[in-house]
Amino acid sequence: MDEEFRRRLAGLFERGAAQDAAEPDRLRRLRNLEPATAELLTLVLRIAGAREVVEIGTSNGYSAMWLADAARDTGGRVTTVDVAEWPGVAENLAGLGVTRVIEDGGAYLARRESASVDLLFLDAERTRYAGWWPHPARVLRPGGVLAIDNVLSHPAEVADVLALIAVDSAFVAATVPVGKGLHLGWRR
Ligand SMILES: C[S@@+](CC[C@H](N)C(=O)[O-])C[C@H]1O[C@@H](n2cnc3c(N)ncnc32)[C@H](O)[C@@H]1O
Repeated sequence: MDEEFRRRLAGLFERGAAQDAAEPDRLRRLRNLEPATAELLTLVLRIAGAREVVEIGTSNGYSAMWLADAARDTGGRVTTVDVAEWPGVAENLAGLGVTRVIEDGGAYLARRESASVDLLFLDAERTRYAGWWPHPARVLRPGGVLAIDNVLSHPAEVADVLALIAVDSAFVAATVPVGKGLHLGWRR
């Protein structure tokens, strides 16, 4: 990552955190990914050689910027899905080759072709993920990666989806205690 892009990300994260601290309504907060989690997630993307990358939960595009930068190293492309168009997202993602989709994440995954995704990052409404099953598993190609954030900060909200992953013999998975807790699953 070049230094100018790193500085841009740092500034965006700082402004987002300040904005969120002043916003009482959780659903109106940007809730950007912790930088340490973004570092790990994008390293996993690179190690996996992920080319087809899908994110559910765009917000203002902060984490998609990280993903897009990493996907340049793998010759990949990023699609990010959100139910809403957030202020600043178009500007933040301009020129990065990211495809934005305004749709419910579950509906998007349900219509996505099987085994067509190399890395799927879930960072939306956590209580919804289990209801999206089996599509998060179905859309991943063998060798693909499922990543879910906030599993240590909100364990009750992700308990159902983590239980589904735990009993699914198609996955080898573990939680990494970085940021708010990143659950990583490798799809057989
Ligand atoms: C935690 S924020 C995403 C933060 C973003 N990944 C980042 O790090 O910059 C959660 C986002 O999920 C979106 N969202 C909520 N429910 C959703 C759903 N059913 N499908 C897709 N996106 C959803 C919200 O609009 C919000 O932008």
